[in-house]
Amino acid sequence: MQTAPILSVDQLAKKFSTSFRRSLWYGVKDIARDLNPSGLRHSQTGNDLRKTEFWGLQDVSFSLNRGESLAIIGDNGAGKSTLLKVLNGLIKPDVGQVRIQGRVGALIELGVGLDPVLSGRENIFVRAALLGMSRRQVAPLVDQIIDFTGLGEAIHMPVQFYSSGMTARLAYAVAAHLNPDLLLVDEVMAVGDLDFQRKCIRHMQQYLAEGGSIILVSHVPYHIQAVCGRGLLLEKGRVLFAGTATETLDRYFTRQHESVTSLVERSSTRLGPDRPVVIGSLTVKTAQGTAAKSGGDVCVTLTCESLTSVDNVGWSFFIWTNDGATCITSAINEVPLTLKAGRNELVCRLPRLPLMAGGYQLKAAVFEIGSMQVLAHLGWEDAPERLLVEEDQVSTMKNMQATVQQLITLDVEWTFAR
Ligand SMILES: Nc1ncnc2c1ncn2[C@@H]1O[C@H](COP(=O)(O)OP(=O)(O)OP(=O)(O)O)[C@@H](O)[C@H]1O
Repeated sequence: MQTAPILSVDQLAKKFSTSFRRSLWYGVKDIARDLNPSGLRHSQTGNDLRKTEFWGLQDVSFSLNRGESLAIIGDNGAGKSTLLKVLNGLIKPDVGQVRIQGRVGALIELGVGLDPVLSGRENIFVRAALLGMSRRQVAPLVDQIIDFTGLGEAIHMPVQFYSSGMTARLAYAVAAHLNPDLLLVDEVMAVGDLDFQRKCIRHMQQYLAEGGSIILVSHVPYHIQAVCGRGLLLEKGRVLFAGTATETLDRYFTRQHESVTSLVERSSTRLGPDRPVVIGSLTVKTAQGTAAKSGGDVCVTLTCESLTSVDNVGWSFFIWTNDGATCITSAINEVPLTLKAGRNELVCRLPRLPLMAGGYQLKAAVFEIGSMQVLAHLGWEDAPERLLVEEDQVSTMKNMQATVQQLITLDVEWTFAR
């Protein structure tokens, strides 16, 4: 039997004005129109833009079933927070409909929904009351919530004296533990320290496994990959792409990468006295040449051209997050190799690729051991290579732990130059 989705969003649109004064005036007119729709004959409908207005969201439709998780991805200003606020009923859409079956827990803007003069503990009861829960219903959950915050004695302090990380801890714990059917989480979670972020990720995974539903806004690929099955890419308020979380992240970063490559031309690949070694390619594939799978046995292969024979050569490669923000892992071969004049192939086998499915950036360097002088590099001043790791159902869950912790140690087997 097909159950109704927990959330369905139909052709949602929200407009904003760049002029504060006009937005107030439009607000008054909109209220008048809503009160008396037939009275204002010449008033515009919600579908039209008035002077200084623009679409913050436009034509957004999707649905979410119980137990599903959706990542909302996009550049700054794409409309992600606006969408969450509309879903949480904090702002009213101009067009379209939102239907939610059940209770919503939301962590949207830091401090929203918390009373600054009340203590953390008192806020738990207030929030529960606002969600329609009685004191008796909330009492058994309070210790659990306080324990999750990790705030200790600070739970008795007024929230106005909390740091942003402490506020995020309280807000998440409250939103997540008052039995929500749908959890909306904006990236305010990112202001918490790494330990807290990991705790939230583990909580979300468990909550999903128990049948909860999540919408997560984040710029952190690991958070998205660890939590979300599906993704929605927003651009200028519109849905540009919808697919699995991995496909959506890849689509997002491919677009960013394209714009970077169009700006930064690959450095000249011509060999010459000032460039005695040039890297041709850097790939991560199986021994059979097929795409890398999460947890699979793969080879990192670097090809390079050398003008002459060069002794005492080492090489290293680096795997970065798809946004180029964090180097996740690297490996360095310091056993001296000899490059022959012409084409060389350097291979490193990784018996178990400890990366979750998704996109990554690859960088490499070839250097002279001893002086550590870099002979050639790839991806530092020019565009990095891209690596797309495919999902492997069996190994994904095992790898998740490693990737949430961000820094990964590689098992490596270096192969000499061919
Ligand atoms: N109350 C408002 N009045 C006017 N414009 C607004 C208002 N709220 C949001 N906007 C505009 O709507 C657009 C979408 O904003 P939103 O905060 O939803 O983006 P976002 O995708 O969450 O961005 P970020 O990644 O920076 O958090 C932006 O152009 C923003 O300036």
